[in-house]
Amino acid sequence: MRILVIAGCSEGFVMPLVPLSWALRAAGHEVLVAASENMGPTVTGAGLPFAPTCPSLDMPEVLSWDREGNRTTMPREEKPLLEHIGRGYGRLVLRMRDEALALAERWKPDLVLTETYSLTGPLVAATLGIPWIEQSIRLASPELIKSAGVGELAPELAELGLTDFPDPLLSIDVCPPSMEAQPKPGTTKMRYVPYNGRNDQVPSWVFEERKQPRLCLTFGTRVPLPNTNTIPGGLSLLQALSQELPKLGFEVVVAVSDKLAQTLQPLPEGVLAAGQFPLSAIMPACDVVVHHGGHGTTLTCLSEGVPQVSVPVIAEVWDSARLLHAAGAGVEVPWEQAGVESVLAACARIRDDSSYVGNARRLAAEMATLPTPADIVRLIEQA
Ligand SMILES: Cc1cn([C@H]2C[C@H](O)[C@@H](COP(=O)(O)OP(=O)(O)O)O2)c(=O)[nH]c1=O
Repeated sequence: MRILVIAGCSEGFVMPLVPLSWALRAAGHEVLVAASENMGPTVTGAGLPFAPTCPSLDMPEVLSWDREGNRTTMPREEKPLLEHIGRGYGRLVLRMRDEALALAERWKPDLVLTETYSLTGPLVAATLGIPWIEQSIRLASPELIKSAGVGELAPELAELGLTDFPDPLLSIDVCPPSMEAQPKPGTTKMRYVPYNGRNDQVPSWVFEERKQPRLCLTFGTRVPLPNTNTIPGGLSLLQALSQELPKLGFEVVVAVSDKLAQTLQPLPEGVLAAGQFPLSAIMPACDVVVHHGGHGTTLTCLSEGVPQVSVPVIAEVWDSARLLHAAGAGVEVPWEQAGVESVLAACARIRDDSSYVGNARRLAAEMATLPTPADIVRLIEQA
């Protein structure tokens, strides 16, 4: 089969699709990954072939303008905020649609693989009349986001004589069943195999016995960017935490882009290293993670059995952070309460209560029993 993987415009949307893409390739299928131009190095760095769907862009920019080119305002309440994000995912399709369709018409895929909110995938599949597969890349994917995205695309769907996208051939979900209040009907579970980017060399301290507990601090690939105008405070909180966390008695590793790591200098004694380290490579050498609630980060830490302090910056991940907190595998510090003191208190709670690590390890063991991407390939072949 020829499978066109259609992804979004930042690492968080692309990297979680890599393990299934590779499983499809390893089973002998042809895979081509299409995403915005800035994702080229991420895709090719994962050893997969890449084709651009649009020039480089980022989600905050897409979110900032409506279809008519008017500046949008970001709501504060959760429900309108989720709808605002969903409409942004709808408008992302308008940037990608033409090139993605032209590519698909030339490459002639048998199947489209995409993640829940990358709606360019189902639009291309519906236009060409081919099946598509949806892989969830989150613990929870609020339905409101998707329905708002579909609503934003009403004119494009109407051109196809549709009011909604055709159902996917397969809907893959990665949330451990015991974390869900209710099973999601019509979904197939898959083990979340983390892929966190290219790794030139695993640092030697990962293999050494640690002398004191170790904490990893990361805010993902987007939140600490100085130009991320929609997330005020992300960078300053990261800077303050990198100074203060060693005071809790942890050895600290700061996982941020190498460029950002330079701007965090001078780091206090007790910070072992700072730079871009693929999380799954360093998790075996960490006891707790403090992060921004990013879905890839959350699922990576869960799959490695490491308890987490989640400061969920973006409304899209609030539900995931609540699930984590409710499962006792982490502590949620809601964004509006986020500050050095609240995060330090959450870390101390995890340090002093062994139930967090017990629950995190139990969930990792549960995730390890779910069908692997290779098992899912067999299901796709039979569907
Ligand atoms: C900055 C950084 C990111 N990552 C990875 C972890 C996740 O797979 C991914 C971040 O995705 P995610 O957690 O979804 O957050 P965001 O979209 O806000 O970036 O990047 C590392 O592994 N190491 C790092 O040093």
